[in-house]
Amino acid sequence: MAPILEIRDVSRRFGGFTAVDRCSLSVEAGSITGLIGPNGAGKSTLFNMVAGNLPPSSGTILFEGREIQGLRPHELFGRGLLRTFQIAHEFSRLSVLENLMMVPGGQPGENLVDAWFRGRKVREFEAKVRERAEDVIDFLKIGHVAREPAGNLSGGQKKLVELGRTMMVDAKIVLLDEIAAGVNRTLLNDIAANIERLNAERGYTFFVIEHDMDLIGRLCDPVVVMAAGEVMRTGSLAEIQADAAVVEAYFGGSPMGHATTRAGNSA
Ligand SMILES: Nc1ncnc2c1ncn2[C@@H]1O[C@H](COP(=O)(O)OP(=O)(O)OP(=O)(O)O)[C@@H](O)[C@H]1O
Repeated sequence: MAPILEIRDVSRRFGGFTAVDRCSLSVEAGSITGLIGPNGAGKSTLFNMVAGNLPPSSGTILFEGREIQGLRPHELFGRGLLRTFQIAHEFSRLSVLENLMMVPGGQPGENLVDAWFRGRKVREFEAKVRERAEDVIDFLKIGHVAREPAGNLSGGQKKLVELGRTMMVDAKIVLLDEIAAGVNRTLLNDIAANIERLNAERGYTFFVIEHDMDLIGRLCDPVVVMAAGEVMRTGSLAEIQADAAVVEAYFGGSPMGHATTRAGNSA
């Protein structure tokens, strides 16, 4: 497998503090790669740089072999590199279906001239977007909430909709940042099953920050461990759990096998 994403020697400084320190890692196409590490390890900062929310201080980020560091999120979005994003407050009154339909950029209807003079094109485009949103709803099996205002959904259902939004464009790699946080076990199972299906059936690659070791164990191989801004180890979860240095850095020496929920917070 070729790497779809390559992070080479990437650093990010905030004033005199180095949050990410010459990190290098690869995410293989077709993998579900996990990123774990104690609080403050630099995981979110690294994600922010990959997703275009924060420019690196130095280093190179390659997506499908092309440099992307410094590109804006919408430019990456267009290439199929997406990060799930929360449903904006102003969209909470819109239904789940409408929220999905808001995703694709550059809709003809956004432009008034288009809307007035090319009404047919707009209607055709909207019909296609609606069809796709309905497919997404079917795939995720969330038909029972399709007409509910998004603001009425539970935290876990919102995460499913956020995942669904990545399906409105043809995502190649999706960055997931702590999807398990605050989600009940039943819905978490649904979310995990959908991630597995998107990976197996639609070829999505996932890069996942997660504190929930059960979820990491179920989904991720390989797992990258970060500590103090650096990549410390990459391997299967079993290999990582057997690594005394990782256990010490991450868990302060306590056994890792039983770390089921938000282990990083207790580090
Ligand atoms: N904008 C910023 N300005 C200054 N320091 C920052 C900024 N963003 C992050 N940091 C610092 O960088 C370090 C890494 O933070 P980051 O959020 O990337 O860690 P993390 O591994 O994602 O932690 P967590 O698991 O708690 O989310 C922390 O010490 C944090 O305080």
